Amino acid sequence: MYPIMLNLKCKSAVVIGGGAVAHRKILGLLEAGAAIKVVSPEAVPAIQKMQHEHLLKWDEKSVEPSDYKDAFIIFAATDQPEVNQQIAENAGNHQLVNVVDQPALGNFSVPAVARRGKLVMAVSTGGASPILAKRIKKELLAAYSEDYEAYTQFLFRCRERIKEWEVSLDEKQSLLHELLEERFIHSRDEQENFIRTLEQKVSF
Ligand SMILES: C[C@@]1(CC(=O)O)c2cc3[nH]c(cc4nc(cc5[nH]c(cc(n2)[C@H]1CCC(=O)O)[C@@](C)(CC(=O)O)[C@@H]5CCC(=O)O)C(CC(=O)O)=C4CCC(=O)O)c(CCC(=O)O)c3CC(=O)O
Ligand SMILES: NC(=O)C1=CN([C@@H]2O[C@H](COP(=O)(O)OP(=O)(O)OC[C@H]3O[C@@H](n4cnc5c(N)ncnc54)[C@H](O)[C@@H]3O)[C@@H](O)[C@H]2O)C=CC1
Repeated sequence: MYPIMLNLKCKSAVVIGGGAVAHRKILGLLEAGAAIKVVSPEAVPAIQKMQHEHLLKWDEKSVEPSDYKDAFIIFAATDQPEVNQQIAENAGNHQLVNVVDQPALGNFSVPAVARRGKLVMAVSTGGASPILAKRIKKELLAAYSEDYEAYTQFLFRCRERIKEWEVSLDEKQSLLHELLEERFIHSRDEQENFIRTLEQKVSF
């Protein structure tokens, strides 16, 4: 398995099935900004609510191949193994397909994800134990506090500045390492002071 971070902004995502599992996959897709279509004769209230809020489009019907032929990414999340299998078989080779009950039929699986701003920690157990993945996700959230949201934003801003600064690579490297000092992680004051100093340096 090859882990990557996918940019799904405005990409067509088709979720087939409207149960709890489909709902969980949809939450991740919403966070990624995908254009979501759900195809299912029934859907849990949370999905119906998302449709009312125009967060997704719900086609209230049984699935047919034409529903997903143009999708960038497909989730076969019905409770019917044969239906999920058919979806995997009909999907094109170039399409990303997740099959929730028979993972080997698809070409990717979904990790448990712990997010702290730009820091994204994804945990997969290769199908050995999704519950273990969920537990490790919680441990990561405890180890990397909410402070990392502002901290990663700070790191991003600094790195953008440092990249465009016309100094030697060594100097850039040393600054990038300095940013990892403990004092920056939890203190907005330390972060802001550093940015001020950096801006003065860069503008000269
Ligand atoms: C292969 C994979 C394919 C995929 O879905 O992409 C897959 C497959 C299956 N899951 C099953 C069951 C459960 N899955 C969960 C939970 C999660 N499952 C997720 C991912 C994955 N699940 C992929 C591998 C990830 C990895 O290897 O680590 C998570 C991490 C991500 C997400 O779904 O968003 C999310 C936690 C997210 C979070 O909370 O953070 C729970 C627990 C719960 O619901 O609380 C249970 C019940 C307990 C149990 O059975 O272990 C079954 C049996 C179904 C049945 O019995 O009929 C199958 C089918 C099979 O294994 O063959
Ligand atoms: N990968 C994972 O993380 C997990 C996977 N599972 C598996 O996922 C499957 C789905 O679980 P739930 O969401 O809890 O089931 P559910 O029964 O709540 O939902 C199934 C949905 O599929 C829809 N559906 C049925 N036939 C359809 C068709 N022909 N076309 C379109 N939609 C159709 C139903 O209307 C319903 O909305 C289970 O069978 C289970 O094996 C279960 C837990 C976790």
